[in-house]
Amino acid sequence: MLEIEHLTKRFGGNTAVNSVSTSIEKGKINAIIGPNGAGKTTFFNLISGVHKPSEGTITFEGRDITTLRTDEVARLGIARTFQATTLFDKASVLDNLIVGHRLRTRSGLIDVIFGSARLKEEERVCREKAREALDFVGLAHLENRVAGDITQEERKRVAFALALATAPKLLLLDEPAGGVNPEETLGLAELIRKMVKHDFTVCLIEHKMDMIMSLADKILVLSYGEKIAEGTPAEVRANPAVIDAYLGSDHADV
Ligand SMILES: Nc1ncnc2c1ncn2[C@@H]1O[C@H](COP(=O)(O)OP(=O)(O)OP(=O)(O)O)[C@@H](O)[C@H]1O
Repeated sequence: MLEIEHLTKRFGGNTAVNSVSTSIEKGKINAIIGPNGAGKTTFFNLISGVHKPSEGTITFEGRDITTLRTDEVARLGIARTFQATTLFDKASVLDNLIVGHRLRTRSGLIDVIFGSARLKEEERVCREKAREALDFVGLAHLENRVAGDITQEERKRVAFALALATAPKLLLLDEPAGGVNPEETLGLAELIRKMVKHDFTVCLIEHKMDMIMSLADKILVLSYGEKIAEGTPAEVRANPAVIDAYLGSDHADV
């Protein structure tokens, strides 16, 4: 579904992603792990158009998307969530979804503001999609709740709904279970499985090893920007390079 060839990103003298080649497989739960600073978020930023690669290519369903902007990538069907879920805390959950949808699929804020005033029909469709997405993530009952009043786990679900409302084919989830308790983590893992059952392809970054090992079909391991291993959870767990990378960092629990 997504083919990555020799992807490299340099920030000055620092190579955050170094000649990584991999693929994200359709209909699967793909995961990216690696110690802090390994280049995971940069990798997502490259795919979603936030950063332009220094070298390499990204091909989505046969189309070269290497230099596309974020809104262009979103319109082609790649959605993402962020480590921190930024919401308009004084607006309702539903309004957050409606505005979020516009921000993800339009090129600028002006377009968002004037677009929403002009195109009523589009707004209606957008509202409907937002409601469907909220229902999918199990938060239909919170539609009118002020976003500032919901829990961290509910914010994570809203982040999923924001991504789903753009009707993506591929979802990039950056630490979907960051900052939530173990029981809530199980609930979020269940929701990720549900996404895949409904034909979404998922790629997630996560530090919670138990979750990744039980959830992922395929894992890519990055360390200092380089791919050091790739395979099933069992293959990755048994790989000496992975064990070394984790023992040399704060995360010795792979
Ligand atoms: N916009 C940027 N400008 C300069 N350097 C950056 C930028 N973004 C990331 N980096 C650097 O690139 C490297 C990889 O960072 P990145 O955030 O991608 O790692 P990560 O694996 O997501 O880490 P974490 O698990 O801590 O979130 C780090 O050395 C970081 O300082």
